[in-house]
Amino acid sequence: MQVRFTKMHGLGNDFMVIDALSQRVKLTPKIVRKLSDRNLGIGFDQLLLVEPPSRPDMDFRYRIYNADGSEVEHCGNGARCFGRFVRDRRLTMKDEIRVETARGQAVIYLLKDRQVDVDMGSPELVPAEIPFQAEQQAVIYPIDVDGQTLELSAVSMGNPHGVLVVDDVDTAPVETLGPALESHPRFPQKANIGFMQVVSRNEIRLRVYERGAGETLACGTGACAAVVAGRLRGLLDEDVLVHLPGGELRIRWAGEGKAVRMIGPATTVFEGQIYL
Ligand SMILES: N[C@H](CCC[C@H](N)C(=O)O)C(=O)O
Repeated sequence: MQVRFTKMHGLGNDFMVIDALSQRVKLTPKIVRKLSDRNLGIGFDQLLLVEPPSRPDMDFRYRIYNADGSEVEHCGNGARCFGRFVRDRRLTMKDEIRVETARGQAVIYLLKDRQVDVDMGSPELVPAEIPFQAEQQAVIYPIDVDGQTLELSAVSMGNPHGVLVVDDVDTAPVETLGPALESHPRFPQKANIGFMQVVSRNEIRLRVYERGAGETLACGTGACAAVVAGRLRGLLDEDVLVHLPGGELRIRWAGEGKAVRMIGPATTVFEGQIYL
């Protein structure tokens, strides 16, 4: 099966984007893993599949697969690239695009300066809904890992996140604590792990060890989860500039029950085709 695709990235978090409206695509975890291989395949953090919506109030549905072949619920950088992809290829002429994901929806606004603004929905904090194992909901959960007890926040943006506050992201033990917490038994569906350094009440530095992909240059849902955790801890104000290794995102969250907004770039790198 020959498949046309577009390679894109959001601050270096890179994607293979496939239009499954005009071509039939049959993906298995094994095929996704082969395609994500940076030596033997195309290479990406996630694969995004553009499909017709299953609901009349939505413009599209998009499915997200991690490099390890797992299908996931949401992707923030992917949503921006998705919006740019469907607009630039004239699959829609709208600048406000409603897209259905595995766990909800997002509204994507294409801005005049080529930035993309996404309504990421409101965060989920109830442990059972994240999911995260805890006796009761809290802002900070003590968690034992690698022989130490850490203070973790747990947030879902449709996908599960754990967030730690660190003094310096450059020296944070992402390579060791990232995988240990990603697969911690208290996260029954695993989790994305954010390491957040608070620079001021309106600025953080962040590194994210992503579920199913490892550390990425940027993580959109991770930036949202970090700002939510920082606000709940009383460390951040509503409007936060998030510095990730791949660049900056602007995240705004007015508080519990409100949606998180994310603004950032979406870049097309090349078009290609491949035989699956
Ligand atoms: N690894 C994530 C999915 C991709 C999220 C990330 N690339 C973003 O921009 O939000 C997960 O397993 O939930």
